[in-house]
Amino acid sequence: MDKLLIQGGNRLSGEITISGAKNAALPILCAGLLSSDQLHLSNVPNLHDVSTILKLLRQMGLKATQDGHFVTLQGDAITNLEAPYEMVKTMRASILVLGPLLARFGEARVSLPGGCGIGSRPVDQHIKGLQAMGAEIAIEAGYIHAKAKKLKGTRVVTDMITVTGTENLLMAATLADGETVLENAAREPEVTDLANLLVAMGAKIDGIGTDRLTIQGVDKLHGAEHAVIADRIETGTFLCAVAATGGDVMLKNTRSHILDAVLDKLREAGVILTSGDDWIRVQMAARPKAVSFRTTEYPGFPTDMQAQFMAMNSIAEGTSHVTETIFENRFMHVQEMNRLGAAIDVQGNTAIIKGVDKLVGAPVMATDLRASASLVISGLVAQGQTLIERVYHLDRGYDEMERKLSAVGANIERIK
Ligand SMILES: CC(=O)N[C@H]1[C@@H](OP(=O)(O)OP(=O)(O)OC[C@H]2O[C@@H](n3ccc(=O)[nH]c3=O)[C@H](O)[C@@H]2O)O[C@H](CO)[C@@H](O)[C@@H]1O
Ligand SMILES: C=C(OP(=O)(O)O)C(=O)O
Repeated sequence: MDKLLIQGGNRLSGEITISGAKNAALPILCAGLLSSDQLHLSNVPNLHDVSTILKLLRQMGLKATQDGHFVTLQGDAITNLEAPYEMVKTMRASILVLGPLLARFGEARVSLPGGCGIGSRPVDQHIKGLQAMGAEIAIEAGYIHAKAKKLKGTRVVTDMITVTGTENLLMAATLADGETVLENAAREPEVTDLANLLVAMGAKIDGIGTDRLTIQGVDKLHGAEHAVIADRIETGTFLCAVAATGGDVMLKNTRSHILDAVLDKLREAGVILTSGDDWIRVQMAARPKAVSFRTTEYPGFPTDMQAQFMAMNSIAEGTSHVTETIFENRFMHVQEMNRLGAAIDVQGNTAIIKGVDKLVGAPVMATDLRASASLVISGLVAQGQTLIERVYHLDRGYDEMERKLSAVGANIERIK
């Protein structure tokens, strides 16, 4: 298993190009199941999760070719309507095949994803919405068996805001009979990116970017071209790295307006940010000031940035309070950061972080994707060597992170 070895203490300076968003690419690739025509996708990030979803889609009969960050899909020979446990267990986003398969082929058999490190993460709202659209759903032997001759448009109000739930129901509704209204829809930019692709494929969607999506079903969707949006979480991760280490870095191929809550908190921490249409420059000369926040749905502060901010807060001036409201177990990085000398105490769903003068490198274990990113940031700041184990978590969602960090002066290497 690969490890990352970091010699901390370097300031970061130079340029980093941000990749396409994992959480936009995954549903967009699944949308390839909705049409027999070709989809031409660009800015698709090179990630393990992308390889996993492509493997799953190919197994279903979707033709997929990948050339760097370009992917072409064609769904004119889909024969297998099953997503097996072996694949779903490594990547929960596999649940995103459920809506498209059911809507286009009237049937799907998808393994229940089960819990994961950060929480129990049920998919009851995906199921509730599809049932409301007329699907017959049975759960047997760990699989969701779904059938519907033709899904019917209806009004769906989800109990809570769910990102992949909204995406699954949105894709299903594009081919349903009549009008579907999704209330309490997620407004994350990745949902908007998927909706824009679906419109390019001929879907009729109103309210894109709002919490009320209205979809008029059409008989079929056609081919389209689409560039995946920039990864706001990758962007935020590098911004936090510079905030913690100090330096001056230009992030290219990204946008500031999908990161408002994160940028506001960084400014509060003392970071200097400037931005243009497709770049953000981050400058940091002083020790960061501690910043408190609660994670919430978009446009609030994203749970996927909580761990990285905690790394910055661990060496900041002052004490901060970080409350996690989305997932019940997303503080697994705390124990590892404390091994590096951080002073973090967890009380319920709030972490209290007393900023310390320095961290000291040690062997640590990555437990999930963003926890891994927070340990990389901690390692970049710590004195001496930090060895991070289980970096396969990081590879799920970051495109060449160590190459990008090395290019701006970090001392980081992968040990095979
Ligand atoms: C591939 C992808 O896009 N992943 C993102 C997506 O995950 P994902 O779509 O899985 O997260 P959700 O928005 O669905 O989850 C939000 C909350 O709702 C709960 N819930 C959700 C669905 C459901 O049927 N029942 C239920 O109880 C979850 O357990 C969680 O507590 O949004 C999360 C929240 O922004 C991000 O952290 C993930 O990076
Ligand atoms: C939690 C995340 O992803 P996933 O939903 O794919 O587990 C994430 O991107 O931080």
